[in-house]
Amino acid sequence: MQSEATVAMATPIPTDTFNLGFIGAGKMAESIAKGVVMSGVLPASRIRTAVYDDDSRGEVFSSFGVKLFDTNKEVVEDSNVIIFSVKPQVVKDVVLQLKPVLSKKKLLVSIAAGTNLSELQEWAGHGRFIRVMPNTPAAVGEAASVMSLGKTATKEDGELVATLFGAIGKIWTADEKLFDAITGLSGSGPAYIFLAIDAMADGGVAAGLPRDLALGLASQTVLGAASMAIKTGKHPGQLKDDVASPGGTTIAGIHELEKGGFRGILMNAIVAAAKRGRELSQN
Ligand SMILES: NC(=O)C1=CN([C@@H]2O[C@H](COP(=O)(O)OP(=O)(O)OC[C@H]3O[C@@H](n4cnc5c(N)ncnc54)[C@H](O)[C@@H]3O)[C@@H](O)[C@H]2O)C=CC1
Ligand SMILES: O=C(O)[C@@H]1CCC=N1
Repeated sequence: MQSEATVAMATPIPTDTFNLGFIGAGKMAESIAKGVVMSGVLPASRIRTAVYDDDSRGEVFSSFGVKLFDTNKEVVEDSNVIIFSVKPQVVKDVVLQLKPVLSKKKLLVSIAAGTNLSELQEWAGHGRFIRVMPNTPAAVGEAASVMSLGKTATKEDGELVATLFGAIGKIWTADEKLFDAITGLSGSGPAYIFLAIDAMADGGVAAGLPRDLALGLASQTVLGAASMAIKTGKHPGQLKDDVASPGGTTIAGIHELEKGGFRGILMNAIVAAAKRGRELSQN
């Protein structure tokens, strides 16, 4: 069966004529901005944002060279691509307030969960909009992002966004109807894995390991397992079988996980997060 998502193509960015603006200087904007700068695809001097209600956010961005403006309007006016990175509950007001300066010359991007392209396009007054669902591992160049193009976003616009988000991890294109499920899986997913790392480290401590060693082993084990799943292309069930010796330690651990409903719990978490995304889009 053909996948509904495809890995997107990237294109070089003309850095001397290009500025990237963030509306909403929060955690996700910080992860993307840091990842973009670290990748070398765009220098920090080409990134702009404005601080809304918390000066410490400005310090975070200026500490790595991002240019700070006093208002969102100035950010838009000085940027070619604008990423709306405010919470879903405020994105409508923010886009509507900026509508007079959101000309079709600006490529608009939204990363807000549960906010549909049809609404974003209506609020902005044009369809040169791209919806992206990234995740916080962007900050270390390991994001999983998905994009969907708005009505009048061009192939070149898609390639530009693929370059930006491809520089901070992997990016796929997918039909917008998949976005709530994507949000539940990869958007929210890092939090589930951080819980797992924390819990695995606790288990190590409970079994007698010092905390630092337990946390290091738990984190590296998750990284190594993810890397194996990607690089070998083997089914995770096969990789699991390769770890579990007959009558050994692993199968004893897996037995406990299965008794606790580990897989069902993870599936439920993703379905619940996807449902919440759908609810947000209906508000
Ligand atoms: N945190 C995550 O892992 C991910 C978040 N997202 C999406 O990214 C968006 C931002 O999320 P976070 O960065 O986690 O939230 P956040 O709360 O850290 O950032 C939002 C920022 O927007 C600022 N803000 C509020 N009203 C504003 C206004 N009128 N003008 C300018 N700035 C304003 C706030 O002061 C805050 O700094 C949300 O829509 C979320 O759905 C998407 C993928 C992953
Ligand atoms: O929790 C949230 O609503 C956002 C969207 C995906 C990750 N964080």
